[in-house]
Amino acid sequence: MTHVVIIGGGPGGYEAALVAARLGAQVTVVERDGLGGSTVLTDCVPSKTLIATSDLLTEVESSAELGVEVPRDVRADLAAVNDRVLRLALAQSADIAGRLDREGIEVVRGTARLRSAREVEVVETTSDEDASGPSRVVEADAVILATGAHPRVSPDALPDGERILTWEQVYALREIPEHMIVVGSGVTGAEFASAYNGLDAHVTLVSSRDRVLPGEDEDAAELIEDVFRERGMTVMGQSRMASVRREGDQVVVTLTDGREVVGSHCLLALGSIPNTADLGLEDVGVALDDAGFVRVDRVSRTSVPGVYAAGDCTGVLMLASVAAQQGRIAVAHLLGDAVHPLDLQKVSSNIFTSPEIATVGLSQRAIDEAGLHVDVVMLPLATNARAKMQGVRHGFVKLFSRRGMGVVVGGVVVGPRASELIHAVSLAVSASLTVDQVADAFTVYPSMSGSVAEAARSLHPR
Ligand SMILES: Cc1cc2nc3c(=O)[nH]c(=O)nc-3n(C[C@H](O)[C@H](O)[C@H](O)COP(=O)(O)OP(=O)(O)OC[C@H]3O[C@@H](n4cnc5c(N)ncnc54)[C@H](O)[C@@H]3O)c2cc1C
Ligand SMILES: NC(=O)c1ccc[n+]([C@@H]2O[C@H](COP(=O)([O-])OP(=O)(O)OC[C@H]3O[C@@H](n4cnc5c(N)ncnc54)[C@H](O)[C@@H]3O)[C@@H](O)[C@H]2O)c1
Repeated sequence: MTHVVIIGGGPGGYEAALVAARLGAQVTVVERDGLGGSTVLTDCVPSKTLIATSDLLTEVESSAELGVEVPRDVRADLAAVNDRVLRLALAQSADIAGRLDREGIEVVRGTARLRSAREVEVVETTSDEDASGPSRVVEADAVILATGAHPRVSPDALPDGERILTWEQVYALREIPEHMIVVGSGVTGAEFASAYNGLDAHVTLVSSRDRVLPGEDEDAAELIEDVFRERGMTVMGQSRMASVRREGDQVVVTLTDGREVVGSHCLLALGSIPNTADLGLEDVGVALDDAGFVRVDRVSRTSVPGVYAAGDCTGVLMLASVAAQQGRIAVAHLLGDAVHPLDLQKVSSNIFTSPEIATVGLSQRAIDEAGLHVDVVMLPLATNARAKMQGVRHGFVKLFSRRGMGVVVGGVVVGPRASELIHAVSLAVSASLTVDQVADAFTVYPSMSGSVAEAARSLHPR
């Protein structure tokens, strides 16, 4: 029986483990902190749970438009919110542990490193945090590295866990911050800025670029920046943080041009560093790129035969869904099952700001870079009957289709629950449907998804 040893119990690791067990392998997962990984314990699940409360408050705020009067001082109890966040994260982690257990997967709580391509050294975790536990070597026929990444900090902006925070530390807050300065306007920064704005904190978003969400669809990024400002957020473009320091109960963020921003708290959202140091990778010959990410091909192979890698430690589109897919592909490849190499042209993702920004398939930038001939339509949600009834003012549906054939190659939806609306576009991209096929499918009247069909109809090839 093939013994697969997986280092890391996030979606890259646990999804690989489940597939490997179902395919008949003996599986060991070594996890340092807890099953579910950062995804479940500190990143994706906690942030989306916090955002659920923020979204509710944002909706309540607009209730007057729908004829409902609510008291002015509706506020979240952040202690209760964060307790719920942590409770749900732990429950999700326990669910995953249960699934692995039912499949007969061995889980070892400890820190692993490679001794060779076929030997994994594990230092087991003990209840005494200061003492290292027993160490042993586990023999493997194949190893999957799924160690994830951790928040990037700067020596001039060191988190103190109280007022200068990484995204992993914010759930210790017991009261809504008076003035949260979010440094970094990538997806993480934008989501937390939106969340704390919704929770009624004053938020300053420090963005080193011209606009927020520099990697995303330009129209979507412009819209969200306008909404942020409209909701009272201070968005500082072209502003690079040089340092952050504590002054009593305040934090002072100094920008590279000497300006200072003073707030009550600062959240650092400066990107991630792969967890690839201290894994013994250099000794075994696993190639890393300049930023320390493991180099992999589309079937998750590293430069060393028998050693695979999945998820954030590879730096390939850092999403939980992609990590899981890379893990499944690695297992299929190493166990000789049918393999479909990773196809990033069909990935859908969502930015959980308010409104949400969901995308799938090719972006405008990818289309321009590839020089593809594509027709584009952008339909504001403001013209949608259901959106009007629900008081939705901001949002749009954008579709990209190949000129001539009309095949849908990508799309962007901005609006409430865009993460759900995008699925119709995702199906179209995945199955290479034409705009006519999308337009032919009935949508409920009135519904927001009517705008997806409407956008497809307007792209009918003539
Ligand atoms: C704030 C935030 C919000 C996000 N929200 C979303 C979202 O909504 N949707 C989405 O798709 N993606 C989201 N992401 C991205 C997503 O969290 C990552 O892509 C995902 O966590 C990657 O999974 P992974 O399995 O590679 O790593 P992880 O989930 O980080 O798991 C890796 C695990 O490996 C363990 N480990 C590391 N080294 C060792 C070792 N030597 N020995 C043993 N164990 C080890 C770690 O303890 C960790 O548990 C978000 C990211 C952030 C920062
Ligand atoms: N909803 C989701 O699916 C979700 C949520 C969060 C993160 N993620 C994923 O995680 C990955 C990382 O995203 P991220 O936003 O954490 O990192 P990122 O690297 O995309 O963004 C970090 C930003 O911080 C800026 N920055 C760095 N140093 C700075 C400084 N000194 N001053 C001001 N700005 C500075 C960078 O210019 C960059 O724009 C992405 O691939 C993203 O898709 C996904």
